[in-house]
Amino acid sequence: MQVFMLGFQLSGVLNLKAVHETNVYAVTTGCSKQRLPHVLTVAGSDSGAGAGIQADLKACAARGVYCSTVVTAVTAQNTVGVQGVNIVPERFVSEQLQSVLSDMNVDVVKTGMLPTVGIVKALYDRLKQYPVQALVVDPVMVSTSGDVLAGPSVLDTFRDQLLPMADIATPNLKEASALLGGIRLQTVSDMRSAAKSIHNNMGPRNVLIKGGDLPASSDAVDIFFDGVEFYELRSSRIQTRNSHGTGCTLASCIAAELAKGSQMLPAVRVAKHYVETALDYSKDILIGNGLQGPFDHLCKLKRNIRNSSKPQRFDPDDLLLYAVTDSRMNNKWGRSITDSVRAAIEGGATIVQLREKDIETSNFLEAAKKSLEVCRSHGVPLLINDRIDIALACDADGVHVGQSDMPVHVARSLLGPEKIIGVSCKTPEQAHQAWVNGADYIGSGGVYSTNTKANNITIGLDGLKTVCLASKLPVVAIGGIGPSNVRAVMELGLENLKGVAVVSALFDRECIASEAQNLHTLVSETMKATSVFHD
Ligand SMILES: Nc1ncnc2c1ncn2[C@@H]1O[C@H](COP(=O)(O)OP(=O)(O)OP(=O)(O)O)[C@@H](O)[C@H]1O
Ligand SMILES: Cc1ncc(CO)c(N)n1
Ligand SMILES: [Mg+2]
Repeated sequence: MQVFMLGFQLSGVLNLKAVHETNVYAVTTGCSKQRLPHVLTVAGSDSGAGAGIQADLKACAARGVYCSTVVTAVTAQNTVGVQGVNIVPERFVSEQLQSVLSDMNVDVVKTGMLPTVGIVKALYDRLKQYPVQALVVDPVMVSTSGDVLAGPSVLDTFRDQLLPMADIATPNLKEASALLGGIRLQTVSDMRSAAKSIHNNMGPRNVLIKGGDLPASSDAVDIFFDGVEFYELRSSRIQTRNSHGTGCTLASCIAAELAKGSQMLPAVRVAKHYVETALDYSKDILIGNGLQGPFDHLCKLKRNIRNSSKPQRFDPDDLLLYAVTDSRMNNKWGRSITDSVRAAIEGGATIVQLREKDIETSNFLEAAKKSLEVCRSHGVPLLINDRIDIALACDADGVHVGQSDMPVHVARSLLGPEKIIGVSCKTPEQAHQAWVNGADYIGSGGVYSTNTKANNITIGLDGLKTVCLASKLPVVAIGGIGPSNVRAVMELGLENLKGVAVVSALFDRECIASEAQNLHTLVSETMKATSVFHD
């Protein structure tokens, strides 16, 4: 489309602005260049990075859209409030706008904090000079902490110049009230009237009144009005203090969807759903001491949060009672993988490995995702046996590999430095190699003979002791271990022997949870007794 229009411009007007020159290059060289959808945000910087320019950048990145930034003000801000505001001179806002709009093929402009009349006018002039596909106006005036970000003096210019150009305006309750001369907005019905008045009197093509601050509302209700129909957009209200920057994020996400080619109502719906999801992901994160925390736009943090008392990186003490699943046993007892994992954890398993040899990949991935939810909610790490692809796909905490599986150093380069990698070792040489290659722990056995693994060589307690003494890594003992022999294993009293891994003793039993509870007690009591003995 762009290239076609360019052809028209070349032959017709020959009045090329710099904005088209990149395309001239693409056409004349025959290169096929790919463009990312592009949102330009014209907004203030929030030093706490929950709202403003920083929220816009993160929201666009999360939505797969390029975001350029024209800074209108720099605020000193945190989770308590706004401590200071330094306004960028309007000439310099205009210069930034010129730089970006003249060169960078902006699809959609989104505005946030526009603190002075001069800045609003500068923006208006540049948008006349460089029209874009869509303009999203978030009329930021007051932060949720109650601090003024743009005074009443800008209201007239907003109404007269910016809003008539806007494809959508997204005021929150206070801002809608200010635009309408201070009327009270307390109900959904008030929000409808406000949306209509703003639409009819100020000219934006669409209006979204955000109800994040609607008193006594169990849902988060927004009203969308396109000039004909009203739409009541509802989502669940997430119980969280981490909602600083929801407005900026919502508007940026709308802009991002429009830049990708979406119609307005679907763009708004997607944006609202995105905000709800991000709030839900971030409801328990703790950043700052104030009343309003930021949230995680990339929805990553929660997935990495384990039990807050444990470090995120591998903790060798997690090896204490290591549950390894087995589908044949689950089938025999008519249990799903997830139910078995839950029962093991409820009984006291401290780390879980999914070891599924006869399962289709798609089913394995589904089971892994579900098990991961259970593990995360209990702060227990989940590892995947052998299948690096499954571990990556579900973002498990790591993998356990055998001597003939993926080499440890390759697994490490695929999984990155944070994930846990364990490796099975029968000899001191293998233990040494595991350490050299960047493993986090080793599993050593079979200590006793076992039916779980065909043709497995048994190394006995002596073999285990030899490996432990040679290993620089923590060790978990495996192979035929259960309540009758677990004491003997832990009584070896070796410093780096951190626990036992069990399969049949948990999953080939009627009540997984009570077996786990019993084993947990036996291992920890034996460890305590032997360490007292050593002291
Ligand atoms: N606790 C919540 N749970 C779910 N959605 C919420 C919650 N709080 C706000 N929202 C939604 O977030 C969007 C932004 O609304 P809000 O009224 O908070 O804007 P705002 O006051 O401009 O935001 P801010 O000033 O914090 O950037 C709306 O879609 C609103 O419904
Ligand atoms: C810079 C800036 N823009 C917008 C808001 C509104 O949340 C804020 N708090 N700070
Ligand atoms: Mg709010």
